[in-house]
Amino acid sequence: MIKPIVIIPLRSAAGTLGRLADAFDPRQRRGLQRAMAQDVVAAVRTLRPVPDVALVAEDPLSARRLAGRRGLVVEAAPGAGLNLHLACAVAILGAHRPDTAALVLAADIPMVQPREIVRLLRATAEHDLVVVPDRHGRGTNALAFRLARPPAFAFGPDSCLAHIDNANRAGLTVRVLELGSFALDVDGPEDLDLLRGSPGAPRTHAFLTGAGPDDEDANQAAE
Ligand SMILES: Nc1nc2c(ncn2[C@@H]2O[C@H](COP(=O)(O)OP(=O)(O)OP(=O)(O)O)[C@@H](O)[C@H]2O)c(=O)[nH]1
Ligand SMILES: O=C(O)[C@H](O)COP(=O)(O)O
Repeated sequence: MIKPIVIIPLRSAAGTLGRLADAFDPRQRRGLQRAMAQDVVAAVRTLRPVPDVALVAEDPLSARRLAGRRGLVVEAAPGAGLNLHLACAVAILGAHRPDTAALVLAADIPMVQPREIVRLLRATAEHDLVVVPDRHGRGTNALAFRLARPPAFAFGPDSCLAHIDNANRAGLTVRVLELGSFALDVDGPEDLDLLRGSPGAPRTHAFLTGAGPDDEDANQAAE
């Protein structure tokens, strides 16, 4: 099997987690973003063979520390938007390995479990596009496809339906795959309450209880 690649977009620390601005100051929001992304990267790196990891980041310096020695960082022009960032990154990453299976995972799904990442990967063998919805069934928390046949990215309101519609229009076969550990993306305070009461996400829990590192130099945990 060709080694898959996991693509994780990361908004700038200044722009991210805006819906938590009442609860967390900018430094805390940055720490939370990093802790969640570390949990996602760590889950990916328990797979065998270990997939390649590419962070598509508005802040490449910070992402480089998160990616560690083995990770790729694709620099994303600040403000261009998630869909354009992903389309450009996929074009770059796919140029030399079109047959590679690619997973796009949101960085704010820290409960993600390795065995469900494997399920998602397996589904790429049978469908051109696999869409993993959020717990409301409206947003998209992960996508899986081959680099040679990427979907039209449609993150934003009702993106689950938009990804399905775009795939149908492009003649791609598409499957919606509900995966419990992917369902909770952290947008607002109610998501954090759910996360606090749930297992998994060790680095995020440590951060939320004040036991985790919240500065950039202390986070090679996912290496
Ligand atoms: N590279 C990149 N990543 C993004 C961008 N917007 C969001 N992301 C990432 O996409 C994932 C989902 O983001 P959202 O749920 O929209 O959250 P957010 O943008 O961090 O924060 P708010 O929408 O303000 O709550 C997270 O991994 C973000 O870091 C963007 O413009 N560029
Ligand atoms: O579907 C999307 O665009 C992403 O999951 C982000 O959506 P949200 O931030 O509204 O959950």
